[in-house]
Parts: sequence; C-alpha cells; structure tokens
Amino acid sequence: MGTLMNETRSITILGSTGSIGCNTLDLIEANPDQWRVVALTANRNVAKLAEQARRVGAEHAVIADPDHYTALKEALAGSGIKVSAGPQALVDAAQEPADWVMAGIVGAAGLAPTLAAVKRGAMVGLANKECLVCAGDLVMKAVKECGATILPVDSEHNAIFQVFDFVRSEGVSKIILTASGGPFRTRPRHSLATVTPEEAVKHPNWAMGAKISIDSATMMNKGLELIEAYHLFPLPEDKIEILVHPQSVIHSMVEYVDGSVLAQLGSRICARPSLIHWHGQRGCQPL
Ligand SMILES: NC(=O)C1=CN([C@@H]2O[C@H](COP(=O)(O)OP(=O)(O)OC[C@H]3O[C@@H](n4cnc5c(N)ncnc54)[C@H](OP(=O)(O)O)[C@@H]3O)[C@@H](O)[C@H]2O)C=CC1
Ligand SMILES: CC(=O)[C@@H](O)[C@H](O)COP(=O)(O)O
Repeated sequence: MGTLMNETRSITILGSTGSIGCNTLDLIEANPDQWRVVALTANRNVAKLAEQARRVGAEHAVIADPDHYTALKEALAGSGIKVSAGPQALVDAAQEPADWVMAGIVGAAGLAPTLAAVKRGAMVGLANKECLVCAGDLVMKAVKECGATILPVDSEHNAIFQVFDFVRSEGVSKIILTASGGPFRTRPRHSLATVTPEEAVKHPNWAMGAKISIDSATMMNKGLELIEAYHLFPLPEDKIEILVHPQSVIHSMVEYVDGSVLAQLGSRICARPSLIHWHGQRGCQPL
C-alpha cells in the first residue's frame, strides 16, 4: 500500500473499537502519513475509544450511548479532540467529509450512520451486513442516487466483487458463497442442546466479534450473507448458492455461462479491511 498510495486520504471508522474497526486501524497505522483520521465511534467502550483517538490523532470521537459522554470527555481532556455522543452524533460524524467511511458497527444500529455516509456520496467499506439485511433496497437506491461507492468488506462479498464481471454480468450463471460450517459442523445433532456460549463464539477459522461468531455457529450468518449478496450483485436470489468449505481458503466464487469458475483465495487474517490495501493498489469499481 505504502508505495502505491501517494496522496493522503481521510477516513472515518464507525465501530472503531470492534474487530473490523481494530483491523482497519491496524492497516492505516502501518502507513500513518497517508491517512488522516476524521472520526472514530464506539457504543460504550470509552477507554478503548479514547486510547485509539489519542493514538491516531483523530479529530472527533463519538460514543453512541449518551450516558458515557462525560467519561469520554474526561478521557480526552486536553487532547483537542472533539467529543460528542448519541445516535445523531454518529450520523453527524458519518456526514463529515472523509474520503472513506468504514461501516464497522454491528447490527441495525449501523444503518443510520452508514446511510448518512452513502447520502453524501462517500466511499463506504461495508462490513455492517445488517444494513443491507434490514434496508437493502433503501441503501442501494441511495447509493445510485447519491453517487456513493460501496466496497464490500465481508470476505465472501469482497471475493465476489473481485471476480464478478460487472461489465458483462449476463455472462454470470451463479455466485457461490462459501461457508465454513462454524464450530459445530461435525457435532452430532443431539449434542447441540448442551453447547456453551464460549464454544459457540469460538469460530474455527476467524477471530471476529461475538455476534457474527454466533451467527456463524448457527449458520444464520450465511442467510444474512445471501440477502447481502442479493442487494450487492445484479443476480436473482436463485442464482446465489451456498457451499460448505470448512477451510475458508476460497472466500467465494463466480461461475460463468461457459462453465468456468473464478474463485478468490486469501489469508484468514480476520476481516477484509485489507480491502483498503486492495483499493490503494487497484482502484475500485462502483457497484
Ligand atoms: N469481525 C469480522 O471479521 C467481520 C465482521 N463483519 C461484520 O462487521 C460488523 C462488525 O462486526 P465486528 O467488528 O465483528 O463486531 P464487534 O462486536 O467486534 O464490534 C462492533 C462495533 O460496533 C459498536 N457498536 C455496537 N453496538 C452499537 C450501537 N448500538 N451503536 C453504535 N455502535 C455500536 C461497538 O462499540 P463498543 O466496542 O463500544 O461495544 C464496536 O465498535 C458486523 O455487521 C459483522 O457482521 C463482516 C465480516 C467479518
Ligand atoms: C470473515 C468473514 O467475512 C465472515 O463472514 C466469515 O466468513 C464467516 O464465516 P462462516 O462461513 O462461518 O459464516
């Protein structure tokens, strides 16, 4: 990234204290001169948010839960970092000019700020799949109308994005989302009644936040990803397949009408903010 990205870019990370957020910060801190951090946000984790904001010199730190405003203000006293709190403050942060917005909040709470970033035509790295699950038509309509760019961060969708021929999409016969099968893939059905939350959250291949890890354990994640793929790619739902691939080496595949299959393989270093790396190297194609 360092040699190919010369200009400074600005970034806002929604959900900076989570798994996706921390991975994104790791990437930008590898090349700190090339990034200006506009805003970082969290829900309640004041200590981590304040530490991150000081470390990267963020301009603005936002805590979603207003009960934690005073604690954040105190933690950032003397830093010059603007502090705000509450759901509207998340939206305001997403509206501030920044070249890139990483949508890394978990759950439907990410919808309003992500939509705000989309509506100002931003480049949005979309990890927050629940946005598309709960309001995919609305978000994608806004993407088109406002000239925003969505770059999928979910590993499966990022993989498809890289091998999907958007120019001749009629040549695509189906997309194949890979699924690890989660931690209980080989467990007999009768033993599932006694699994513990600790076992459920221990994904075999990825280190991720609790909610997505549990969704992987129940396979619910693949249902959410199917809906996400339906909104991101120009294909009907019956052309989206799911294939269990326990190693998670192939991140997903696109099959073409001539029978060829293009697969994207990658490391299992958690999360796809490596997309930022990819973006810096190869540019991007609007959806
Ligand atoms: N982790 C991964 O590798 C991958 C994640 N994703 C998707 O990315 C998203 C984030 O996942 P992940 O990073 O694992 O999740 P985490 O639980 O690790 O992090 C969630 C982030 O969202 C913040 N947050 C939680 N609730 C709220 C709320 N109500 N309002 C505002 N902010 C909130 C958290 O703040 P706080 O720390 O204060 O609680 C934290 O910063 C999810 O949609 C997930 O499905 C997709 C592919 C891979
Ligand atoms: C890392 C990532 O993007 C996740 O979506 C992961 O792929 C989930 O794995 P499952 O296939 O177990 O749901």
